[in-house]
Amino acid sequence: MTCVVASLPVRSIAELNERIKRLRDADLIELRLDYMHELPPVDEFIKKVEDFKDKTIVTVRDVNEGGVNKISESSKADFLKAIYKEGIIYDVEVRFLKRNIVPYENMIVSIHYFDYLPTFEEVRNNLSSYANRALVKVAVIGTGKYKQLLARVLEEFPNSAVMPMGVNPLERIAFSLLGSKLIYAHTGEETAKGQMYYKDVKNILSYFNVECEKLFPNPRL
Ligand SMILES: O=C1C[C@@](O)(C(=O)O)C[C@@H](O)[C@@H]1O
Repeated sequence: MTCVVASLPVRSIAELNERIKRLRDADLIELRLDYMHELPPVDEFIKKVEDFKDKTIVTVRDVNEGGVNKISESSKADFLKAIYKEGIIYDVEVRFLKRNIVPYENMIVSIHYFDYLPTFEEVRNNLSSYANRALVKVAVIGTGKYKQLLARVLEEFPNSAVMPMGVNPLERIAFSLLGSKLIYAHTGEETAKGQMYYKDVKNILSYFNVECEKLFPNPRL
C-alpha cells in the first residue's frame, strides 16, 4: 500500500540529523538536495543520515523537472553512484538516465511534466524500460484529462507512484487509494504545488488502514 514521503528541502547539512529526527513519524523522508547550491561530500552526508538510511530517499531534482538549483550532472552522477553503494534509495529522472549511466535497480525512476499533459503512450514509452526493476513515478500538472492518465499509469505499472501537481491536495489521497505506492507531502514548506502536510496525510490514510510496505522487498542481487 502507500508510503507517506515527507519531502524535506535541504539547504545545508549542518542540522540535517536534527531535522530528520523531527520527522521520525513519516514513513519515508525525501531529502531534496537540489535546494543546496552544491552537493556535500558523500562521507559527510552519510554520517548525517547514517541512523535513518532505511527511510531516506535522496533526490537531486533536475532544474527542468522542478529542481531549485542547477547541480552539475557529473557531480550528481558521482553522488548517486556513491550513495548506491551505501544502500540508500534515490530518485533519478528518466531523462537523466538517458544521459548518464547510474544504477536504477531498486530505485525510484521518475518523470515530471510541468508544461503539458503527455499522452499515455509517451509516459509508457518513457517508463517501460525501468518498470520491472524500479519503482516508476509520474508527476503531472493538473490539466486536461490528468486523472484518467494517472489512473491508467497505475493500471499499467503495478509498482508505481503518481501525483497531480497544482490541484486540490486531497486528490493525492485518492490516488493512494487507487494504488499509488508513494504520496509526497510537505513538512512545512511545499516542494511542489498540491502537497498536504505529511502528518495530515498519515492521519487520513490511517482511517483507511493504509500501511506503508517495504519499497523493495527483494534485496539487490
Ligand atoms: O518528484 C517528486 C514529487 C513532487 O514533485 C510532488 O509533486 O510532490 C515533490 C518532489 O519533491 C518529489 O521529488
